[in-house]
Amino acid sequence: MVERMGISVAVTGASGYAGGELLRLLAGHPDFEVRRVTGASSAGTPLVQSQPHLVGSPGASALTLEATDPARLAEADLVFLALPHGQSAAIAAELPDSTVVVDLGADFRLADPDAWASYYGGTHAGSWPYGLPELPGQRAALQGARRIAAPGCYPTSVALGLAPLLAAGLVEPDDVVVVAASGTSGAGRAPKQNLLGSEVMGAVSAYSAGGVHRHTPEMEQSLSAAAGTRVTLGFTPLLAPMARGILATTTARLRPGATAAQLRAALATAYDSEPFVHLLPEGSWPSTASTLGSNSAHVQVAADEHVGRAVVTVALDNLCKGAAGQAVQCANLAFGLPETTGLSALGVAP
Ligand SMILES: NC(=O)C1=CN([C@@H]2O[C@H](COP(=O)(O)OP(=O)(O)OC[C@H]3O[C@@H](n4cnc5c(N)ncnc54)[C@H](OP(=O)(O)O)[C@@H]3O)[C@@H](O)[C@H]2O)C=CC1
Ligand SMILES: CC(=O)N[C@@H](CCC(=O)OP(=O)(O)O)C(=O)O
Repeated sequence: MVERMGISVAVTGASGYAGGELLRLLAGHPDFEVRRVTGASSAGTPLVQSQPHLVGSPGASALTLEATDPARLAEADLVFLALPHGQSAAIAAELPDSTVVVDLGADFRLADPDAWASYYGGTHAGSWPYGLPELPGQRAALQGARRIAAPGCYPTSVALGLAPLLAAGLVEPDDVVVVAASGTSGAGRAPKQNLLGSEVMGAVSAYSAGGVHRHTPEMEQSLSAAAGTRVTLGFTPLLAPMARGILATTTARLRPGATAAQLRAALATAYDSEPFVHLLPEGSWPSTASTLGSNSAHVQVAADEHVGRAVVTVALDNLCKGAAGQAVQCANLAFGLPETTGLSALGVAP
């Protein structure tokens, strides 16, 4: 019989979208036991009132949302922070060094205080190991880590597509353009006028265009590390009429002599032994539908010889590989568990 570790877990932001997906994944995890769930306005209510998709889990059905009190969170071996930006740092500061803390928010993603000040404002809390194990050298930084900053959903999709091409020196680091569409759950659960059904249904809309989206410096940070030189990019996000999913298309100017076969080989080398990142067969292009509910990212690449650009497209589920799934993957690494524990690489279709 396999001995299970019985690691006690607290989930903050448990009434939100990322928290709800975390709890769905944790309900099937053999080593992580959710003992505490917290919210803000929802404190005092049954968890399944906010997360009715979890009613089939006896563990989840027994839980009541509590106020987010660091002293009580400190009783857990593992704490997931799924809070709005800027709320994690003060709570993390009160948790013991021995507790594994995985922050799904942005508070600890950026190393550069100036980038933080420009895009988020307020005090820069610092930076933690960046929770994207598939980036070059990053898995080792996460094994045994006690503090992990889980990446944003758009930056995950862009880094997975372009990092291997930059690392292989196949594209120029100063001519990168990203256009990525997200489902509405990416904006969280709090009501907003631009997220009303009547605004979203039947429309794809651009927003935060012109270099102002807060994920721009996060993308540049991870891509610069992969390239070994400064990468700059333009990013246009789109809101798409679907609940979940991201489809990111990144184009970059090809270095002289770079070929389609080399682009494909760079991605194949990076991902052939990865459980969650899949280079699709030639001629098959990613679709958000195929990644729904899975911790997988699907990747395809082409060389557009007409304009001399690499074109790489990535699909993933923003709540899973883009948030909660990635957070669980990183927590597995932190505890020395098999990285895939509790996670599925298979989507739901159609
Ligand atoms: N949605 C996504 O696709 C992704 C989200 N993330 C990150 O995950 C985090 C959560 O996002 P998401 O789930 O979408 O957001 P939601 O708006 O859906 O949920 C926010 C959660 O935080 C709680 N909360 C709000 N304010 C406070 C506070 N001051 N103290 C304690 N709890 C508070 C809310 O509680 P209550 O409902 O009780 O008020 C709710 O549980 C964010 O940092 C986001 O950037 C990361 C990647 C992708
Ligand atoms: C559709 C939509 O609004 N998406 C969000 C980002 C998604 C996300 O969760 O990123 P963080 O983890 O950095 O918050 C946005 O553009 O602000």
